[in-house]
Amino acid sequence: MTVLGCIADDFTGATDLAGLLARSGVKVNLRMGVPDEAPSDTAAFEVIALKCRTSPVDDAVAECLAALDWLNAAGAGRFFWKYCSTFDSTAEGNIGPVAEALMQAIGADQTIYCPAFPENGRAIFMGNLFVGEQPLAESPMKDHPLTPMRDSNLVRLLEPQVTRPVGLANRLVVEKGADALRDRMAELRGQGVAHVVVDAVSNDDLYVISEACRDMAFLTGGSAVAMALPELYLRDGTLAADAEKMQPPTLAPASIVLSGSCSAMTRAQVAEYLQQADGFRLDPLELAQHGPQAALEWLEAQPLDAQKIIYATAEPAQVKAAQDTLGVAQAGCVVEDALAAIALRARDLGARRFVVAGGETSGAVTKALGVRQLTIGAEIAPGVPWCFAESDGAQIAITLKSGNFGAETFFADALAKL
Ligand SMILES: Nc1ncnc2c1ncn2[C@@H]1O[C@H](COP(=O)(O)OP(=O)(O)O)[C@@H](O)[C@H]1O
Ligand SMILES: O=C(O)[C@@H](O)C(=O)COP(=O)(O)O
Repeated sequence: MTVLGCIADDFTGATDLAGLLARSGVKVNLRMGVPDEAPSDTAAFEVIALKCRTSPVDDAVAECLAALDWLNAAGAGRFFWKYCSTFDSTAEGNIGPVAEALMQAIGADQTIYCPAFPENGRAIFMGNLFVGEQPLAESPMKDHPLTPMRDSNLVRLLEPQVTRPVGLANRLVVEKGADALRDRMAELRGQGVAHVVVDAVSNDDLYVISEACRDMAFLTGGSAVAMALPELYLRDGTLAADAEKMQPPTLAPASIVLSGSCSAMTRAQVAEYLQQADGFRLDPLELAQHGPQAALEWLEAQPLDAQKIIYATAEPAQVKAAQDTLGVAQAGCVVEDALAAIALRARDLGARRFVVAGGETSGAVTKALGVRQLTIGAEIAPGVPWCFAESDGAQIAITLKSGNFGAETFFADALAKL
């Protein structure tokens, strides 16, 4: 029976959440997109990965409601809406509108918003989100190609996205423990506040939040606020631990790194990996005119076992130049389509180990590979597990790295860990 049904707004976010839930040893199923079939062979934790972070609001809402229907059919009693630990969204959404639509469908009159992820340097204090020591709007997220974050205050960011009042449960409350937080939530509910941003700067804070909110029908946040839920459910007998440990499949060694993320961390990781691997840089303007042919030819000329990376990763000024010419959506699209086609060709050439950087990029690559379900394996860096899947009859390993996660040596670290 499914205890918690989760919906993630992008694919890296979904593996991040599934990986943190799986740390507890419970079984987590990760489905890519809403399954066509009725639920079967379900786990206590079911995660549905969507690619709706930057979709038009109505499309995102419709997709998330379809995911909710599937999770309801799986018997889920509680639900979790996973978005980015840097609250990636636009003034229109999609964090708020999806949350409100899910609340209405579930019959929840209040929920929390907690994207904090202390292990990756995301902390919330007095409603303001920090990335390391920088406020969100001063961090590299201000230059994100699709969702530039220009305000650090989560209450202010959320308000235009929702119709009902937004409030704050601050760190001074969280520090006092679960009862104090429950009291604050009740006080805010009395004032008609449906959306409560909750401060957290450490895993201890997140534990308090999980304890206070564990019985709420609907929670929202980054992966880390859900991390303690399995332990809490195991402790009170809501679910039993899974004895079976997943055995990773034996895979051919050929690998490829594909990067469409332009985050500061990915830029450093690409530069680092280029010191040991051969690389091909994708240029969106070139792709818009001639398609991915040149990259495919380059790939075909590489020895199968060579370390290689194909990347569109670029500095903010280069990204802006491409967007000024092609438009933001089209620049993103040509790169995603190219990396999807390259992934497919790499698989057909024999690659079985895929390292993919970027959330939107991961959605495009995974869809192209026809991957419908992922099994969670070892964690490479906090929030980035290896996953195993079937792609057109072949067993593959794939890791979907969030733009900002992992150490500078992430790509080599990942391949060394298999
Ligand atoms: N050089 C570039 N110019 C413009 N857009 C780019 C470039 N490289 C990648 N992109 C696009 O930027 C977006 C990056 O988003 P994503 O893959 O989610 O990375 P992240 O995880 O860092 O947010 C994708 O749509 C990608 O296609
Ligand atoms: O919560 C997070 O930061 C990640 O799980 C995530 O969603 C990252 O998204 P991308 O940076 O777009 O990969």
